[in-house]
Amino acid sequence: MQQSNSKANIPLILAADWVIPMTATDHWLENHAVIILDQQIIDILPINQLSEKYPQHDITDLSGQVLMPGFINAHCHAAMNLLRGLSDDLPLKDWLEKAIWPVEAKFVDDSFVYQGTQHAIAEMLRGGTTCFQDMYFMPDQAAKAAHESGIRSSVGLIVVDFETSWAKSAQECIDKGLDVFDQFKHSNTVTFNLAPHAPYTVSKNSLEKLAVLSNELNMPLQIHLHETAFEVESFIKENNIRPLARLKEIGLLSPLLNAVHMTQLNEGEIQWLAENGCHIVHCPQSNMKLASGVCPTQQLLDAGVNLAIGTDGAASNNDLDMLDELKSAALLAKLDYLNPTAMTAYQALYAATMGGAKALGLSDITGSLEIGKAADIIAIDLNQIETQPVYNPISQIVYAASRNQVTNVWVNGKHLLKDRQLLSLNESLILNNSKFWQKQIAQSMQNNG
Ligand SMILES: CSC[C@H]1O[C@@H](n2cnc3c(O)ncnc32)[C@H](O)[C@@H]1O
Ligand SMILES: [Zn+2]
Repeated sequence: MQQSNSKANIPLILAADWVIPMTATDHWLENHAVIILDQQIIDILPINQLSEKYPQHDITDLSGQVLMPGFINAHCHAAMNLLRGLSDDLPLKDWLEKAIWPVEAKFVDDSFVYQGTQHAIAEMLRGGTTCFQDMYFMPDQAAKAAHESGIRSSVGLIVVDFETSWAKSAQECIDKGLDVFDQFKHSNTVTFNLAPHAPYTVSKNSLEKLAVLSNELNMPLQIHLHETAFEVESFIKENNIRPLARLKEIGLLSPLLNAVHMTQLNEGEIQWLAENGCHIVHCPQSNMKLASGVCPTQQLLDAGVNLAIGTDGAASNNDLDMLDELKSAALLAKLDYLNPTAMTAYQALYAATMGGAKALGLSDITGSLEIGKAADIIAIDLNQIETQPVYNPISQIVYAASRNQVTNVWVNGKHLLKDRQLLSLNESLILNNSKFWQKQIAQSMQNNG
C-alpha cells in the first residue's frame, strides 16, 4: 500500500530555502539539502555542494519551502474523529458523561476504531504530523490503521477498571494490550505506550501493576492527570491525597511518565516532576474549549520539565492541527503569565517536535533532522501571501503558517503526502466511511430524543 520514494541505494535529495533541524535554539540553515537513503537521513549540506558530492542524482526542488521534522502529536484519541462536532460547549465531566461515553458505549467497535483512526491519520498527515500517540479502545485496530498508512505511532494500550467494548476488566485490558504489543513487534513504525485513562477510572491496584509493567518493558505510560480542579478536588475527597501524590506513592514518577493536561499544579509538584524526569503533554485547545484550566507551561520549562504538545481528540478540540496547537501553546503561555517572553516560538516548536519524541521514548529515532535519524520530514511552503516576507522561518511557522501550507510529508523515508495528496490512504473512502458513521450516530441520537 505504501509508496517508496527512494529505490535501493539511490538517495532522495530534497533542496529547500530553509532547513530547521531542531538541534539548537533559534537555529536554521539557508539553501540546504537533506539527503535520504531508504529510511534514514544520511546528509545535510549546502545546496551549492550537491553537484560535487551527489553528481548525477535528481534533486527535488523545494524553493520557497522549509524542511523540518514532522510534528509529534503526543496525545490524541484518533478514532474520535468520527465524533467531531457531536457535542460542544460543555465542561469535561458533562461532556464525557452525558455526551461522549453513551455514544462510545453504543457505537465503538473494531470498524469504528479502524475507520476513525484512518480519518485521523489522513488529517494528521495533511497537517504535517509524522508521529502520534493514541489513547483509545481497540488499540489493535488503531495499530493496524497506523501500520498500513506508514505514519509513526505510539499506540496506547488502554486500561480502565470498568467493562468496555474492548475488555471486561483492567486485567483483561492489560492481557489484550500485551497481545497487541506482541502482534506488532516487527513493525518499523508502530510502538506502544501503557495508557491508563485517569486516576478516577483506574484503581490504585491496577496502577501498581502498570508501574511494574512499564519498568519491566521500559514502556512509556501516559495518563490524563489533573485535567480540572474538579478532578483533583473530588479525588482528594475520596482518597485524601492529590492524584499526582498517589502516582508518586505508587512509584510512577519517572522518565517514562507522560502526564497529560496538568492544569492544576503547585510548586512542590512541579519540583517532583522535574526531579523525576517526567514529561508533560500540554493540550491547550482542549483545555481552553472545555474550560478545564491552564497548564503552567513556563514554570514547567523553567524547572527543566520536558514539554510535549497534543491535540487531544477531535471531539474536544475540534481538529488535529498541530501547527494551530503549538501557536495556541505559545499564545496561552504569554497570556497566562501576562508576559510576551513566555514560551518563545522556538520553545513551542521544540515541544511539538523533539519534546514529543522525548516523551514517547522515540528521541533517538525522530523529532529532529540529524544524520542517522529516521527521515520523518515535512516541507512547508512559505512562498505565499500569508507567510511573506521571511525574516525568520521559525516565526513564520509558529505565528503565521497554516496546515494547508504543508506540501509534502515523508515518514521513515516513505513519501506519504505529495503536493497535498495522500499516497497511502484513500481519501474518498475515508470520507464516505465517516459520513456513514455520522448518519448512524445522528439517527440514534434523534431516536433517543
Ligand atoms: C479509555 S479510551 C479513552 C477515553 O478517553 C475519553 N476522553 C477523550 N478526551 C478526554 C479528556 O480530555 N479527558 C478525559 N477523557 C477523555 C474518550 O472519550 C475515551 O472514552
Ligand atoms: Zn485525552
